[in-house]
Formats: sequence, C-alpha cells, structure tokens
Amino acid sequence: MAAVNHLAQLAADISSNVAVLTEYIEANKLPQPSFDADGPSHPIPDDSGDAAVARAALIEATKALHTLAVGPSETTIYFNLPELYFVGAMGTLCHYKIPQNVPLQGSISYAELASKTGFPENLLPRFVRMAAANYYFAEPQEGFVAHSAFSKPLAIDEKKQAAIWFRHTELIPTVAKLIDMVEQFPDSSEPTETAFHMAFGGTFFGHKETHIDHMIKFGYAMDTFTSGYSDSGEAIAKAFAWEDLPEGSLVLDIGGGTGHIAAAIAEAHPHLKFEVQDYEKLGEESKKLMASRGLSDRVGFRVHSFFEPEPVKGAAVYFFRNIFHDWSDLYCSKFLKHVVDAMGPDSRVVICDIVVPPVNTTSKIAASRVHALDLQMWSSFNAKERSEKDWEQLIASVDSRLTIEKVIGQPKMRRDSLTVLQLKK
Ligand SMILES: C[S@@+](CC[C@H](N)C(=O)[O-])C[C@H]1O[C@@H](n2cnc3c(N)ncnc32)[C@H](O)[C@@H]1O
Repeated sequence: MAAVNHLAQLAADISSNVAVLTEYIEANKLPQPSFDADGPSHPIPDDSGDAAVARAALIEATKALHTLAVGPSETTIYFNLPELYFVGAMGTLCHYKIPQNVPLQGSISYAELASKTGFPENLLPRFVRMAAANYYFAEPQEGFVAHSAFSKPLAIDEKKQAAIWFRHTELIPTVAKLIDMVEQFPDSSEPTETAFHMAFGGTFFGHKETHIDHMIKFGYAMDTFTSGYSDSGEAIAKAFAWEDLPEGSLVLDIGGGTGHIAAAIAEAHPHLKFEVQDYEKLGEESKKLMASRGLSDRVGFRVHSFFEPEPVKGAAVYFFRNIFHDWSDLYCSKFLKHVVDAMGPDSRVVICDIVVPPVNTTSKIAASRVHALDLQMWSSFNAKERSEKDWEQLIASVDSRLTIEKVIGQPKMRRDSLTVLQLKK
C-alpha cells in the first residue's frame, strides 16, 4: 500500500479553502489580502460564515504543510530562533516609536529615522531587517524603510503597540522563569509564588499598581486582545437568553472592570438592570462610560471586592467574565461561595471563560492558543484554563446544591463558553 501523501493532501485542502475565500472576497468586492502598506488589516471578517470557516482551515493546513516541509530536524535546529529575536526586535522598535515615525505612504531613510527617534543609526537596519523578514516593515530600496500592511496599524494604534510591549516586556521575562517555578512551586495556589513574581518581584497586579505605565499598557493590550480574540459583549448579549429574564431583573457583572460587557448586554436588553462590581479606581471610568452610552439609569457601579460577602441577595444573574481563569481553585471557591450565599432560588451564575476542549478534538492552532493561555495563567497567577472536568470539580467543591445547568459554547460563542450554574431545588 502506498504511503499517505500528506503534502499533496494538505495542498489540496489549501486550494479548496483558497477557492472559498476568493469567491467570498470577489462577491463582496473586498480588497485582496496583501503585504503592501495599503493591504487590509483583517481581510476576512469573523462573521463571514463559510469564509471564516475556510480561513480557519486554511491557517491550519498552511501551518501543517509548512511544518512538514521544514521537517523535524530543521524545525528543532532553528527552534523558534527567528521568532524569539523577532519579538525582541519588535519590542525594541516599538519602544523607540519607529512605527509612528515611518511615513504612512512612501519611505524614510535610516539616517532620518534614526535622528527622529534616537535609535542608534548603526543598529537600526539590523532591527528593521529582522522585522521585515517577518512581514513587519519593508525596505523597498536599500537604506529606506516603509510600512507593510502588518506594521502600518502600529503607527496609529496605541493598543496594538501595547500588545507587542506586553509580549516583550512582561511575557519574555516570565517565560524565562518557568523552570524555576516548576521546581519551586509545583503545586501552589498562591499568586505570590509564580514565575511572574520571580521575574518582577511582585504579583501580576500588585506590580502594576506600583508601575502605572505597566497598568495602562496592559489595559490597552487586553483591550486589543479581547476585542479580536475573546468573545465580545455583543456576542455574549446574543448567546445567553437574557430576553427570558423577567422585566427589571438585576444582573451583576462581578469584577466587571469599567462595565463594557454589562453595557453591551444592557444596550441589547433594555428590560434589564445591571450593577458592575469592581475596585474603586474603576468607578469613575465606569460612570463616564455608562453616561456616554445613555445607560446611567440602568447600569450602576458598586465598589466591592469579591473576596468579601456578596451584598446583593437574590440577583437574577451573577455574571463573571474572564475572572475565574485568573485564580486558583482555592481562591475561586472562596468568591463562588460568597455568591452561593447570596443566590435566591431562581438566581443563576453565568461564567464566561474557556472550557478547554478534550485532547485531540480541535485544530493545532486552536489547541496551541488555549494552552498558551493556560500556561500564561499558571505562570502569572498560579491559575488555569479549566476543562469540563475541572469546572465540575471546582463547582462541586463549593456547594453540593450547585449544578451546571448548561454550557453555551460554539457556534454561539467563539473562544469562551458561558457556563450557567443554578442551585438544585
Ligand atoms: C481580567 S479583568 C476582567 C474584567 C472584565 N470582567 C472583562 O471581562 O473585561 C479582571 C477584573 O477583576 C477585577 N478584580 C480583581 N480582583 C478583584 C476583587 N478582589 N474584587 C473585585 N474585582 C476584582 C480587576 O480590577 C479587573 O477589572
């Protein structure tokens, strides 16, 4: 029997998915994906149905084909070496505001770019060429720098710059401490016993409170990350049957930050009332946000730590988005217990977080993103992304009456799921 020709199979997959995308782009008169500075920054919209599915399949197949073509030996010899220095080069270029100083059209000489930014002229080409080899910036003629479609958004979007800053400034030092953390704290639940703490001498958020520049940039990085990756407020407003809650029902957005998710749900469901609970420092921002969206009469803010007893009894929904994955089971069970003590017979807890899919059930790309997040949660907080079994164990450990009523995942949700809990009657 002839051996399976994986290369040919993958190439055929790639062709058929490219055909779907081409048809979609042409039918919708969209610009073709391109490396040029005027190329689209997100060529295939996420809500494009079959085209979005074909795009995901194309990304998976091209990665597999590339990996097979490079092969095990060369992959290991070069093991992420270019990627490592690419992250370093981009972090350094962004630190010197290179993206903002390259013109949006045309090019600039290395000499002029160096004099505008203070980047040493002798080093600048070495950093830019590392980036350009990875599609960020271009050198249309020797000695001159221009934007590509990939670098151009960084010229104007502070939040995208922060995404690169976060990888370079906080994740690289944390990743460098993984072995130390495994050796010293293999079984800890404490946010003080982490790789992040070893690298920065404080907890993930404690360090940010004393380094306000980190706090602000991390906020920006999360904004851009969650807007493109996590499920949006609009998606959450559609995925759960908020419309079935009685008129005037109260929804708490616990650890809701400024309340941007509560605001999105409130806009879609005018019969509901909301209370955002978080630290005092977010109260003013939250009030401004609600006023700007005309929601001040329906979305309030309460200064409240979820490690204190929950003051609002019998709310319709106690909602948590991206809170549990920041805490170990020890701490999650503490704040979930406070909520159980406050629940009425018809209350629900709705947890918006990842449910890690069973092994070998998703694409390698999806698995790699989830496991990167899981290790990021572990090394930053001693927390984790939870599988169905992890969620069941955590919930059962809090109160035997607490049960999972349902889990709302794909296709209504994209990355996160909504895990809905109720008290057994
Ligand atoms: C990862 S953010 C999630 C924010 C929001 N739920 C969202 O999805 O965008 C974590 C939030 O938890 C808040 N937080 C952390 N510890 C808290 C505590 N003990 N009590 C209340 N909020 C807390 C933080 O201030 C921050 O707003």
